[in-house]
Amino acid sequence: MSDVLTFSGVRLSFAGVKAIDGVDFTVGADELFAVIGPNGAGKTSIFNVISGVYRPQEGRVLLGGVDITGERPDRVARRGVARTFQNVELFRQLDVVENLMLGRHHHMRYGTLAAIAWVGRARREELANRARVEEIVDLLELGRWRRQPVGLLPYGVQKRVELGRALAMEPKLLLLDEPVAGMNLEETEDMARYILDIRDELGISMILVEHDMGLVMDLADRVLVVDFGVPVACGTPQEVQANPDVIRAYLGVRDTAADPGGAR
Ligand SMILES: Nc1ncnc2c1ncn2[C@@H]1O[C@H](COP(=O)(O)OP(=O)(O)OP(=O)(O)O)[C@@H](O)[C@H]1O
Repeated sequence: MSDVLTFSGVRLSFAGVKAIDGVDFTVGADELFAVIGPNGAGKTSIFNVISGVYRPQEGRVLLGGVDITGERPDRVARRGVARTFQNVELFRQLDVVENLMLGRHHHMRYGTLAAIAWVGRARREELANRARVEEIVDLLELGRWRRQPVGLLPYGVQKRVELGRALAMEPKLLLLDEPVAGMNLEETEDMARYILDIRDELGISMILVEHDMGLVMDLADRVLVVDFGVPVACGTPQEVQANPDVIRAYLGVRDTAADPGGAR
């Protein structure tokens, strides 16, 4: 089966700072691929290159074999790349269902005029979109909050709504940027279960950037370790955990920063 994403020979620098310095990896169908590394290693930059926020100076990004390097973020999203952010980005006054409906935006082919002129078709599309949203509400167990403004919901639930909005886009590839940051243990365990459900039930490929090592090692099929924009290792969780270069990259950060919490 062909790869969903090919990230090949990518280099990205900002005024001499090498954020990504020759990174290659592929993500297969249904694969949960994780990217880890110390602070400033280049993880978010990799997401920004995939989603079109940054254009790399070198290298290629292929989605399902199609070259999307340097395409604008809205076009990349329309091609099937959805993303959640480190900080929750939702419409706080809108309720859960309304926020999820916004994720259906790319699937709505009718505008206001069409809605008036072709009532039948517009209505059918609207019903189909609502049905899809309700499936996501069920999958992520959001039913009890479905009509509440998201700004009033607990943080862990807001993160789940953001995940739901990304899923509503029916992506080919889902980028998860620190999905359990700031969550308590129970919320983290819930999120881990939803991520596995998304892979196993919906068959969506995912890239996970996360500093919770327990979560990464439990969930990921493969892990890429980066440090200073350079790939250090790539393999199964067992392989990377046993790799001396990986241990050194993490311990090195602890030594220089003198801050165990700073090591990711
Ligand atoms: N827009 C930018 N302008 C200048 N430098 C940038 C920019 N974006 C990233 N960088 C630099 O590129 C390097 C990689 O940053 P990036 O945010 O990708 O790391 P990260 O691994 O996601 O870090 P963290 O774990 O702290 O989120 C850092 O040195 C950062 O300062």
